Formats: sequence, C-alpha cells, structure tokens
Amino acid sequence: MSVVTCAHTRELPQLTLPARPEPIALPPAQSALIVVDMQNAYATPGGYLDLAGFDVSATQPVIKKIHQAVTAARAAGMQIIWFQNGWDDQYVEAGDAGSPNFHKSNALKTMRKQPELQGTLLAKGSWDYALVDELVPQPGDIVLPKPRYSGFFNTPLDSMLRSRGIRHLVFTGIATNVCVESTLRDGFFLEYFGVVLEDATYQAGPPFAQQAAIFNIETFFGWVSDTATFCEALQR
Ligand SMILES: NC(=O)N/C=C\C(=O)O
Repeated sequence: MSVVTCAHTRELPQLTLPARPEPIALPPAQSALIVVDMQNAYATPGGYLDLAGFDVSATQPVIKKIHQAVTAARAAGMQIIWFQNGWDDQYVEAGDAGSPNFHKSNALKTMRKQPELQGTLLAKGSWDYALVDELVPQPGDIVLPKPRYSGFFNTPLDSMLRSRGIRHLVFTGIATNVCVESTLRDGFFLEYFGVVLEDATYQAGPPFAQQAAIFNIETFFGWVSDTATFCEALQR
C-alpha cells in the first residue's frame, strides 16, 4: 500500500504510521501531538459532562492511553499541545444570547437550569477547567486555552504550528465527535494532515457518536490509528 506523504516531508527522515485508510508519513519534527480538553469537565465524575447527563464512566482507560502517547511523543521530540476549553468566570468569552454558543453549549444550559452551578463549569481557575491530575504539561509543551469547539478558532494555534514548521497533527482527547473532530476538520481546510488515535479519544454521547466521528475522519478528513501503533512507530 502506498504511503501518503506531504511534499515538504520528502527530504526529512521518514517515519510511517500504520493507519486507516492507509499509512501516513509522520516526521516527528514536523508533527504535534494534540491533547484535546482533558479537563475534569470532560473526564471526571462530577465535571461538566457528567452533570449535564453524559456518561464519563469509561474515561480512565483513555487517560492512560493519552499518557502513553504523550510519553512516546515527548521522547521522539514531538511538540505536545494541550487544549483547555472554557471561558472567564463571568462567561463574557462564552457569548451572550446573540451567540449560537450561548444556546448550544450544554455547560451554559446546565448552569441556566441549575443556577447554583453558575461560575463553576468550564470557568478559568475552577476545578472543572483544570486538566485531570494524571496529565501534567511539561516545560516546552504548549497549553492553549480555547473559547469554542475548534482549537483553530480565535486562538494562535495556526501561527504557533506554522512558525514551528508543523504540518502533521496527531489527535487525542475528549470529545471525539465535538472538539477533536472540529479541530481536525478545520486543520484539514488549513492543509494540516490530521490523524486520530482512536483508543485515546472518547465521545460525548452514545457509542454511535464515536463510530460516526471515526468514520468521518477516516473517510473524509484524515487518518485513524491507535496508541500502541503510534508508540511502536515512534520507537522504531
Ligand atoms: N471538548 C469537547 O469536545 N467539548 C464538547 C462539548 C462542550 O464543550 O460543550
């Protein structure tokens, strides 16, 4: 099977990641591992998703896979980028009734239904906003706050990547069908090659949401691999 290779990577030492629908070139110096929103809000019981009625009971194995992927990527010299989703504690950045985000964000809706939660969900500085205890950024990593589902929207992500010559993005995190897929799609339109490590992601919603997101990515927007394959490829 032929390997998908970005023209500018042809002169670099090649690393090929086995993936679906076909292997994809992944030169570590031109790649970033993106950890999407691994905050208590999305991965811990008592966090926003849990309070809004989504099942977060199976997130612990995902945290472990992300830890493995981050460790392998770091050892290979790959840039690590941590997204943190949320807003100021007055929710000015979330938008008011003139913003679709005001109407669609389940965090904002949950707080409107339960006013005692106001100021706690996805607010910068809160427990809910913090990354889970098991995943700790290291010096040299980039921690990127983002106010909407896509990490490219109203953030310096694109210029941070381009200034480092990064064109390949490896995605992990929660939720596959929301912020992971939104960012990977925007990256596709900006000419980034996006790969998702399937077992290092988790959906918001029923299992079919995960399946549909993975189908979309594999078929239309990028590539799909898994944590063991990624770690093995980097060790080689
Ligand atoms: N991190 C995410 O994918 N977020 C999904 C939903 C939300 O933030 O409301």
